[in-house]
Amino acid sequence: MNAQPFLKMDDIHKSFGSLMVSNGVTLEVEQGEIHALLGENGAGKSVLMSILFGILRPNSGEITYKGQPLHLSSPREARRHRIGMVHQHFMLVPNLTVAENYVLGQGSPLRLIRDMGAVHARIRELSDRYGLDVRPDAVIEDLSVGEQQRVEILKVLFHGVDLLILDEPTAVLTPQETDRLLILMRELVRDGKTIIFISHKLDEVMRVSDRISVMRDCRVVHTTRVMDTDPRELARLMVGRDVLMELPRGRSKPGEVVLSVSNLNVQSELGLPALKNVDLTVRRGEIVGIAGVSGNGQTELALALAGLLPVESGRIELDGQDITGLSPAQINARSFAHVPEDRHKMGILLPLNLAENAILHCHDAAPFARRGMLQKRQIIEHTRSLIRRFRIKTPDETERIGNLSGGNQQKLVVARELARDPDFILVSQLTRGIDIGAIEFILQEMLRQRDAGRAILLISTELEELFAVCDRILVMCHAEILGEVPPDRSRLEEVGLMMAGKKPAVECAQEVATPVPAKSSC
Ligand SMILES: Nc1ncnc2c1ncn2[C@@H]1O[C@H](COP(=O)(O)OP(=O)(O)OP(=O)(O)O)[C@@H](O)[C@H]1O
Repeated sequence: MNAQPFLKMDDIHKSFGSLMVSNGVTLEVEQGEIHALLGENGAGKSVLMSILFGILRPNSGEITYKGQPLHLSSPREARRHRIGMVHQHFMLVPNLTVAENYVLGQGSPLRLIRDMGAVHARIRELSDRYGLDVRPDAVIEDLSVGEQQRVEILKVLFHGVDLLILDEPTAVLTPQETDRLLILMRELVRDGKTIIFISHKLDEVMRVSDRISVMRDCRVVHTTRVMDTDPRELARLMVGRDVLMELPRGRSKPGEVVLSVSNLNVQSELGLPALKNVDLTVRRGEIVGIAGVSGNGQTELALALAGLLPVESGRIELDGQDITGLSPAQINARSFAHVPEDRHKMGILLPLNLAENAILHCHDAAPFARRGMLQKRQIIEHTRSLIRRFRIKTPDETERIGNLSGGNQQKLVVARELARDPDFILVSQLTRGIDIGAIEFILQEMLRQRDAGRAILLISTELEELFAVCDRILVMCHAEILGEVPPDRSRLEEVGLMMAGKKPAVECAQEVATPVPAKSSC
């Protein structure tokens, strides 16, 4: 190792008003390593990386990069130093194409229009090389969350980097996509690049990293080589206690059908078939999982159930009543809770504070409103109880939710929806961005909700999450439900392969014999 590290962030302090969010952080990163940064939600990882990428300025502290002091006042300057960042929340302009996003702000529009052919060719070349499956002419808002994430990663590669910051890049990827990304990361390191990798997924961190730093309470508390540690120790360092790696759970006792979907056909916003003849039921007291590579109809399934996407044909029943074609407001008025896939688009209103977000669906009804007047005391008490119960890291309920860390925003959405005491809970990507201690708590909460008789449909690209709590797992592929698999870990690889559409025809036919009839094209 060199005497001088490639990057040194030394005694970095940063506060927002009286809230200290970086409390003397020191981080050293060597050239050509993958350095993982771990920590609980709100530990200060994104803030530290925002400082390194020139988005935030520290109150004090020094950064040395490639042997020189680094003073950044904007991301543009960071990019000039070949520092690139893929953010936790996408930074793409939704109504522009991939290529347009890549050249945005890169110089004279006329020259760019002339060079667009070369830009497209470069995007295709990088996409092919790394297997990212990104089309340069695709419009961002037409892409699934997983696809947008791949666009973000390719964007940084497109601009060229020496130091690449990946802030939870795998949060929206499937196991296969994650494997591909981890291989890509190793390839980039072989090309001489250095990577700082933020993730809550300890298995990935153990697989790909060279060294790991753990943040706690806004400072780095431990740095270790990967070979000198294990997931249990890392979890303890992060959370400050032992975390259950396997959740204890009893058998489900399914009751009557709460949600029934029959022969559902839905088109995507592009007018392509997004759901083909989907049949499923969710009973009281069970958790049904939907596994699938993102972009195979799961998003449309959730949107159609919530009334956010028109149904072409088929029927959706909730508690025995037809809710097909009802508006989102009408569905919301039923016993239907929804934790959406994209919390920023549908889960919360970023400029509003926690208390306002905590009553988004019920601000005009008792106990939060009476005779048209908001009941401030009830709203505050309710929000404070959600904050306490879900251990949401925030100064108080008056904080703007946009200022919370990603994981803490997600906790508020989950807390709010569960507090509605619904019959049916639709959850997409439940644990996205949530730290290992909070995942343990939230999954246990799902099991408690199940045991209290709720019917839960859990859509996830996280197989671990599905296997931890589901009673049945349906696998989606090409807009159809391919089959059903019990939550038996010995079937994990099989599900992964089905998700990737790699299921051999003969096995697929066997799967039809399992409880849910397959409608697969296999
Ligand atoms: N602009 C801001 N104004 C006020 N507080 C902020 C702002 N940005 C971040 N914070 C606070 O800084 C703290 C650290 O947030 P940060 O996003 O760095 O956490 P994190 O470790 O990345 O968490 P997560 O794993 O949930 O993404 C949090 O308490 C957050 O609420």
